[in-house]
Amino acid sequence: MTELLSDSAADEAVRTLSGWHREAETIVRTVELPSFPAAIEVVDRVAELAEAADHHPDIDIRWRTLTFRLSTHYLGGLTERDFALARQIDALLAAT
Ligand SMILES: C[C@H](O)[C@H](O)[C@H]1CNC2=NC(N)=NC(=O)C2=N1
Repeated sequence: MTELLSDSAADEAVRTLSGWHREAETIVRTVELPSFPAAIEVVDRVAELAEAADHHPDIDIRWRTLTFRLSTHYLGGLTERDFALARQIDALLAAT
C-alpha cells in the first residue's frame, strides 16, 4: 500500500535523484530542451511512463523549458510512487 514518506525520508530520497528539488509536499525538476518540438516529444514520452505507472506529474511547458512537479495527490504528499516516476523521468532525460 502506498504510504506518505516522512519528512526526512523524502529529503533523503530527493537527494538520490538528478536535478530535482523539494518544494513543500512536491518534488520539482526543470529541464531545457533544444527546441519546442523536442520538449513536446519528451512530454509525450513522459505521458506514456505516467500512464503505465498510473501516476502523473504536473507538467508546465514554456517554449523549450519543461517543469515536472510530482506529488501523490490522493494522499496529499510524497510517496515512493513519486520517486519511482521521477527516476524514470531522469532515465528518459539522460537518454535524450
Ligand atoms: C484512479 C487513479 O489511479 C488515480 O486517480 C491516480 C492517477 N494519477 C495520479 N497521479 C498522482 N500524481 N497522484 C495521484 O494520486 C494519482 N492517482
